[in-house]
Amino acid sequence: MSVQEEIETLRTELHEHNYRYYVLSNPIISDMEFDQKMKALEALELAHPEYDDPNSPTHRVGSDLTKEFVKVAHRYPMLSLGNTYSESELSDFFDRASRLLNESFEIVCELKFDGVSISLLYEDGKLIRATTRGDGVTGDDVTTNIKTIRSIPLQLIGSDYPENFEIRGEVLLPWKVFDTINQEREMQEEPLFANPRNAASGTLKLQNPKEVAKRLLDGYFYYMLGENLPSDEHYDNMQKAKSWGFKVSDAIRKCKSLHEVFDFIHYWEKERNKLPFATDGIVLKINSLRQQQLLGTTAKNPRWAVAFKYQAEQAVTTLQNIEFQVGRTGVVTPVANLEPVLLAGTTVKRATLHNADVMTSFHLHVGDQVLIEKGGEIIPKIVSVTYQNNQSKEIEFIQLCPSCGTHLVRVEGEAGYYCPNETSCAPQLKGKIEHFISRKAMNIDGIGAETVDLLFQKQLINNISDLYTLQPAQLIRLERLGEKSVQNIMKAIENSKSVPFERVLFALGIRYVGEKVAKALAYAFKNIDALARTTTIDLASVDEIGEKIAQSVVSYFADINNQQLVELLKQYGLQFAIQEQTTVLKSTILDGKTIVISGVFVYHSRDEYKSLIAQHGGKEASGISAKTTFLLTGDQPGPSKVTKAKSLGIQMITETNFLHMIGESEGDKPVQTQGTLF
Ligand SMILES: NC(=O)c1ccc[n+]([C@@H]2O[C@H](COP(=O)([O-])OP(=O)(O)OC[C@H]3O[C@@H](n4cnc5c(N)ncnc54)[C@H](O)[C@@H]3O)[C@@H](O)[C@H]2O)c1
Ligand SMILES: [Zn+2]
Repeated sequence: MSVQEEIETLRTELHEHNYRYYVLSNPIISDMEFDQKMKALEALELAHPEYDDPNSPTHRVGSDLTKEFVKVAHRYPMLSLGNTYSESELSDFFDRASRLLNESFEIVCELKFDGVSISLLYEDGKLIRATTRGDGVTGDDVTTNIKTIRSIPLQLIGSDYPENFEIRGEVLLPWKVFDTINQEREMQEEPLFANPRNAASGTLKLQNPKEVAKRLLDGYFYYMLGENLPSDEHYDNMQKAKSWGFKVSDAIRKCKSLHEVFDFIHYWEKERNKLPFATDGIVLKINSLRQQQLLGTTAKNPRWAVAFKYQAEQAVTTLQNIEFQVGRTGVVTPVANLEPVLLAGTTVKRATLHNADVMTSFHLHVGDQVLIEKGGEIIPKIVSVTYQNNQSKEIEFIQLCPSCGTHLVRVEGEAGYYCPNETSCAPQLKGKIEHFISRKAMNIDGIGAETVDLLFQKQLINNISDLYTLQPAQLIRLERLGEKSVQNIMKAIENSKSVPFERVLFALGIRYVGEKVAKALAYAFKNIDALARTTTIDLASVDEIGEKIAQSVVSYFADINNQQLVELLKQYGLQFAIQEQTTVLKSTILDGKTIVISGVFVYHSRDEYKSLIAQHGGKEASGISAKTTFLLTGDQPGPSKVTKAKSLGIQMITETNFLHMIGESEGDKPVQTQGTLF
């Protein structure tokens, strides 16, 4: 390949990766690989200025512009940051600054938050616009979405803020929320987000602000711009911003020497693993704004700042064996069991191998030494084999289902193998039951994965329809279940008979029919008989339904076992047709009461609380007034609502107390902590 071809190839690749990363929020290579390619291109362009091109990815900020939003020009260009993984390059940065400034200077060290950059404009203390970085010159106007983020002030506190200024920061998705979203996506067989940054950027570009609000984004701020800023020092401006109500991290330090800078870097290399959100390095900024001006910028980066990025943490350990897990739709996933090793603050015992192709590409043997990495992703993965144990035979991907022995099959064009024995393969049956009873499906609370396992072992349930023949007397005999929980289970099963058709359809667990698809199908076909009779052609004419889904629906209903299952469920009284919006009254406990909801909830979603209020005879209202009976508060309730409630002497009730009041249970706690997957 000639040098020119090499340059062109790298440019094309980098453009493509930028697009996948910023627009699709779905990168296929690691950041480190991306940065290496970028450095390689920079080196080639430097050595061969004759092939320079102003459109090269080395000269431009990667663009996140999409066609769905209004475009807004930035007042000041929004640049990227030069980055390095090496401490000696930081010394170079320091030396260059001393040479160019030729006077003393301070460096402010901050965390490099791994989210999406955002620019906010404030006028007279009010948020007037929020814009993404876009291509650095223009960005997407995402004001409505940003306004759903509770920690971003819509009105500033105090009075010493400039009339007009811009503040920049990072929109983040906390690890906890990231885990929950991915667990939900996994259940619905939607592609998982690789890391919180991709999830945050995907969220910010959603068209429905209500959906954005549900994702519980957060925001940290790290730079102020404008004509009349309070101070010439970046550090002081950030402290001011904090006093006006912005979230500014306490992990910020003024340094006079490189020594202090390295201290900060080394300290946070370990400590950052304890933070509730992702970070990928440290940012160094010259403190004085006057000195920043003197140093200026390139087309892509300021010369007064640089990012030091931490290497993804890696470790070497021994492969003990490979386990093959069967999911509820029969898909088989190879998982590596490893000798436990400490990595990025947690003990790692397992790593995913995704599918047969990925697994066989490593040619693994029991006793191999493998290099594992935990980068932006929380699920560790195998990077390479560092020592091959040839004493042992290469581990092959299985041909028979590890649970039921059926021959596995592979769908044309897909990487995964699956067990076709839907009707009697235990992990599939159990998985289907767990899916059926889950919160977003039939919401049969009181039964968790362990109880399903127990019921299954005792042969009380073998498939989902058996749930409806369970008798309290059978349950009470099981160890671990008290009278109260048996009652709750029976009540939840009974209540599930009024769950609307679209959720029943989702609950059936038809391959590729997630929550959204189920809704689209329910509204298009109105009832299960019409859906069961339909053809792939009719199905494909429905919005959001592609050929793959259509095929899957048709083959589901062609199966006699599924036909019988649906018939049975119909007899038990489940909803198999769209209903006009009517509420089934469960009690009149809340009769005559007007309730306002505020905050973030743990046990049920806001929408579920709204329907619970209606089901118990109450009325939900959006604003507090003298008519309000009480305020149902979750975590971080809106401050204005709280103040108003207090001033009117209106009682505030927590979600647990509320659930007790109406006699509903708390169900499975949906929010789980980091690291529960592996
Ligand atoms: N894997 C891929 O395919 C792929 C593709 C494109 C880009 N990338 C990654 O993204 C990087 C480029 O992205 P980028 O231009 O957003 O740069 P960046 O993320 O490396 O650094 C710049 C950004 O850092 C953020 N930031 C966080 N904390 C900050 C702080 N305290 N002060 C100032 N800024 C702070 C800002 O949003 C700023 O825009 C690449 O280096 C690469 O690692 C990866
Ligand atoms: Zn099987």
